[in-house]
Amino acid sequence: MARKASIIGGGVIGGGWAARFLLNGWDVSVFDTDPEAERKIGEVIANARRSLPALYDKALPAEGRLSFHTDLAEAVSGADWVQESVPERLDLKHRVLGALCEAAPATAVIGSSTSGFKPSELNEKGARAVVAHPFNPVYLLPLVELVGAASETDRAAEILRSIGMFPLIVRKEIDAHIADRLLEAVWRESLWLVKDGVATTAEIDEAIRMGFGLRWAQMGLFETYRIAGGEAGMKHFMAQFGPCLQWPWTKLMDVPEFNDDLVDLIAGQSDAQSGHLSIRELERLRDDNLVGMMRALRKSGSGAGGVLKAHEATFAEPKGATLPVTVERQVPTSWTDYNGHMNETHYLEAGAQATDRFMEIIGADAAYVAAGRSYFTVESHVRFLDEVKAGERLRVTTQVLGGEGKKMHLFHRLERGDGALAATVETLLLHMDLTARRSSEPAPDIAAKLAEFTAAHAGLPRPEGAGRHVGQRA
Ligand SMILES: NC(=O)C1=CN([C@@H]2O[C@H](COP(=O)(O)OP(=O)(O)OC[C@H]3O[C@@H](n4cnc5c(N)ncnc54)[C@H](O)[C@@H]3O)[C@@H](O)[C@H]2O)C=CC1
Ligand SMILES: C[N+](C)(C)CC(=O)CC(=O)[O-]
Repeated sequence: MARKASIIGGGVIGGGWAARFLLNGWDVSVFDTDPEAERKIGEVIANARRSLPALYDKALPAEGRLSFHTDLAEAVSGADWVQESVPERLDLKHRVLGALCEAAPATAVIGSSTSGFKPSELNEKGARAVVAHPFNPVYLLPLVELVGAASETDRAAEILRSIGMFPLIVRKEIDAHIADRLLEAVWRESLWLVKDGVATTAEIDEAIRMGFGLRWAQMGLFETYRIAGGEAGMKHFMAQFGPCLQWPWTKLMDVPEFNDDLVDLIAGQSDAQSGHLSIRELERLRDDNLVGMMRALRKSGSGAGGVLKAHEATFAEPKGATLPVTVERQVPTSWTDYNGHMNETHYLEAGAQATDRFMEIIGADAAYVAAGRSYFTVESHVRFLDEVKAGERLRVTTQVLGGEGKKMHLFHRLERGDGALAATVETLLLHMDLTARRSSEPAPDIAAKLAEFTAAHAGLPRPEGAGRHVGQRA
């Protein structure tokens, strides 16, 4: 049975939590006092559906069920996790947390999305919440700062990992936890720069995104500065830049007066900078960029890329009735082109992923390759039979047409979620010795496993389209 998350307050952050749980197979119930909440959450979930699955090379679990409630007790009934995401006002948090702690099962984790309150403040009227502070968009960014009693945060951390998040346990409670203290420093300094007429909102954004913003996603602050110290590393970096702290470069000791003039100045410049796009369009642009960056990080396993790989490793392997299912995934937007469908290169990429998976199935896995043996593709034939759109499911089955000696002859069928055959990829591989860079016989256990498949598939009908050449009439 699916686990259940209750989202109390379904605005920017609550909507993101709803999407994160739902797309990871949890049932989600929402309680929000805003009559527009269902529509707004629907738009957030639509954005999540087009981006979150694109992070993975395997399909996420089937979505859970989403329900909306006007009664708080009904919403939290049977919940395993209750996440409070109402506006950042302590009196409101006390009232809502008090009510939901009374109504929720004693076994449920109670998380608060608060950006700045400490658990001791949240719980001073008898609630039992932990801080579970996420980052926008919650459905894509893995970080959740967890603050509270170790017995609760350990339990919460395990659940968050299971939905692809990265719990960072904040060991000592402090206003605004770790990340928001850093963000507030940058935010406060930026407000000064605009107020003093040094820079516009657009210029500050360029300063971030053309330079250090790119560095931070993959190495953070300290690792980046260690490299900036040259071969002598951090000690040299500190000796060189330590004295600047005394000059000082910053005005952080002070806060600009937060009045209507400042709000109008910042909001006016922000409208001039980005007002040509709606918030939903900006969200989609942000999400597509985040997906591209996070997929790039998967390759090295750096930062959020490592979290994706670890999460994907927990997904169940798909099974087929007669043929092995070698790929089951959703098509990322980045695989589509100017014609509004999956670009031809990615049909071959899906076929190559199927070959990699089949190699793993017969034992020619990462360890086998690291030990110096592998298969190389020597010929492929792709038939493009139907269009595939972004977000659609793609399922690849693999039939062995031959597997004697050094040769492995595979036939992949690429099927869309609706069962239509979108393509076939027929491919011939040769077993290789990676040291000699020459073809060689596979290890006996690999040969034996391949022979098993070859014998089992020999009894199946030869696939339609196998052995075709380019331009051949049907
Ligand atoms: N917006 C952001 O970038 C981030 C916000 N947070 C935190 O998340 C929490 C929520 O912030 P946002 O989602 O930005 O606010 P929001 O204003 O977008 O959403 C708040 C939602 O709570 C609902 N609400 C108000 N009173 C309620 C009640 N008594 N019961 C149920 N629902 C109620 C509102 O109708 C609204 O839909 C805050 O604690 C904030 O500090 C955390 C991380 C990032
Ligand atoms: C501005 N903010 C304090 C609400 C930001 C956060 O809490 C985290 C985020 O997503 O940047």
